[in-house]
Amino acid sequence: MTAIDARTGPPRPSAHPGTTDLTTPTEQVLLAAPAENFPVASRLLPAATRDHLNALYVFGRLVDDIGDEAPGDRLALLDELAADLELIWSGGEPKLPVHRRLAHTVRACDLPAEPFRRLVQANRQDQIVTRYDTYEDLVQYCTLSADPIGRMVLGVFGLATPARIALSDRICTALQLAEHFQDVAEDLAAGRIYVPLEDLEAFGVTETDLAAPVASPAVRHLMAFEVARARTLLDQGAPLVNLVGGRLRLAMAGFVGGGRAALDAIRRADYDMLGGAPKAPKPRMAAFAAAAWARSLVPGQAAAARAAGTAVTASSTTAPSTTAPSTTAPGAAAAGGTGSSGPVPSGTIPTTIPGRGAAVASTVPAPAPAGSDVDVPEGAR
Ligand SMILES: CC(C)=CCC/C(C)=C/CC/C(C)=C/COP(=O)(O)OP(=O)(O)O
Repeated sequence: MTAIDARTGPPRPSAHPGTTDLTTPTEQVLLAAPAENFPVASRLLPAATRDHLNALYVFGRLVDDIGDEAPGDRLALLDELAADLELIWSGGEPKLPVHRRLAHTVRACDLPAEPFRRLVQANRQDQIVTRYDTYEDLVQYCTLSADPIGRMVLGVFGLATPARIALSDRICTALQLAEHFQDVAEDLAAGRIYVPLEDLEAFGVTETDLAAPVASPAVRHLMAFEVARARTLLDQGAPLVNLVGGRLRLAMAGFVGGGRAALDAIRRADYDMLGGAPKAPKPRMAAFAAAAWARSLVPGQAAAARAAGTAVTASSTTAPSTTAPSTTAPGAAAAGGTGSSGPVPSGTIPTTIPGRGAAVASTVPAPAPAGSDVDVPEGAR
C-alpha cells in the first residue's frame, strides 16, 4: 500500500499523563454495554448467544473508541490492548474486564484469535493511513476493519465454514464501503478519504471537490461508480442468507437489506453525500430486509447459495481477491438490478473508468449468478 501516512493531528493531552491506562475507556464501554447491544443480539436469541454477541460488540466498541477518540497515544493504547487480548489464547488472565468477558465467549465458541487481531490492526492503520490509492488497498483495509465482525458472528453460531466466511467477507466489506460512501463529508472533515484516489483521478475529482457543500457532476459520477461496485459485492455475498437458518437468517437478511438500503439512499440523494450522510428511512430498510429474507424462501435458493458459496470459496480464501469481472451500470445496480438508473445528473452513467477504458470492475470474482440476490420488490423502492 502506498497511502499517505500521517498521524491524525497533533497529539492531544492525555487524560492520564505518562500512562496508557485503559481502565477508564474500558469501564465506560462496559457501563454503556447494556444500552448498546449488538443489533443482532435480539431478545429472541438464546441468552448465551446474546451474551456472546454482546461480548464481541463491547470488544469492538472498545477498540473502535480507542482508535477514533482516545486521548493521548492511541497506538500505545492499542498495543497495550493487543497484549492483553493475546492472553485469552495464551492461557493467561487478561487485565481488561472486556477481555475477561470475551475470554468466556472465545472458549465457549472456540473462536480463533485472527479476527480480533485484525480489528486491532485496522485501528492501528486508522492512526497512520488517511488515504487509499487503489480499490484493492481499500478492500484490504476492510478485511481488517469489517470482515472480522462477520467471522466472529459466524463463529458464535458455529457456522464458520470456508464458504460462509467467503460470502460473509463480501457482505462485511460492502457494508463498510457503504458506510464510508455515506460518510464522505464526515470522514473528510476528520482528514480521511475512503474513496480510492485512483478513482478520484479517473473521474476528474479533486479533494477540494469533495470539500464542496454540493457534489459536482464529476463527484456524482464517481460515487455512482463506487456505489455500483459495492452493490455488486453485496449481491455476491447475499447468498449467505440461505446458508444460515433460524433467527440468524433474519439477521443476515437485515444486514444485506440494510446495506442495500444504505446504497439506495445514496442513489436517491442523486449521489450527493457532501451535505451529510444520506440515510435510508427505517421503513425502507425494513422493506429491503424483508425482500432479502423473502428471496431466501424461494425454492432452489439454498442450492444456488451453496453453489455461490463454493464458487467464492474457490476464488478466495481469507480476503477478496483482485481479479476483476465487469458489473452492471451503476444506476441499474443501485436500483436493484431493474435498469432504473436513478436521477444521476448530466445524463450518462459511466460503466467505464474514464481514461482507463476498462469496464466497471469489482475486485472480487462473481459467484454463480443463480446465487445472486438482486431483486427488490416494487414496494421497497
Ligand atoms: C455474518 C455477518 C455477515 C455478519 C454481519 C456483521 C456486521 C454487522 C458487519 C458490519 C461490518 C462493518 C460495517 C463494520 C464497521 O464498523 P463501524 O460501524 O464501527 O465502522 P467504523 O470502523 O468505520 O467506525
